[in-house]
Amino acid sequence: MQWLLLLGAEAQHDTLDAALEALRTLGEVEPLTRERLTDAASGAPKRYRNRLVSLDVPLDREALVDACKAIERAFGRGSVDGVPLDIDVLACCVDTHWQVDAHARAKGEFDAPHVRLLLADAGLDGRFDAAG
Ligand SMILES: Nc1ncnc2c1ncn2[C@@H]1O[C@H](COP(=O)(O)OP(=O)(O)OP(=O)(O)O)[C@@H](O)[C@H]1O
Ligand SMILES: Nc1nc2c(c(=O)[nH]1)N=C(CO)CN2
Repeated sequence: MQWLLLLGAEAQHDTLDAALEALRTLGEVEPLTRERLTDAASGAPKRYRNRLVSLDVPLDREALVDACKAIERAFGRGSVDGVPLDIDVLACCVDTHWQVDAHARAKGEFDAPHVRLLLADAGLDGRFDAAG
């Protein structure tokens, strides 16, 4: 199963390269964008590092989300200040089509400026099925 993941970290945490290596322990990782510095979606005066990757892994959604949460914790999420690493599942690939993840849609991830910027970077704008 192929998944589209958004990696994020508050800008003071330079973790995304190491996070990519951690994801490689789960399956085949392909970076879809370089790392971008983006303004906080909330409008707060802070910046994030963001990057899109695809991950090919024999895990269902629940197991993948659990594995991502475990990696976030290993990078200090919940035990250090701020957001050292956030991994969000944006979509999965079904029959060569990207299908938006229901949780990501409900959170409005696809409307966030940093996500739109990265999707454009990856050439994925408008490449999603409405279902999901
Ligand atoms: N597609 C998904 N991506 C991430 N978490 C998901 C997803 N679907 C379900 N979940 C579950 O929902 C919970 C809350 O997800 P959410 O993305 O809001 O948390 P978060 O990563 O702490 O927030 P944020 O991404 O805003 O920092 C997660 O801990 C996870 O168990
Ligand atoms: N630009 C940007 N803003 C955010 C991000 C993010 O990854 N990038 N993640 C958030 C929740 O973790 C909240 N706001």
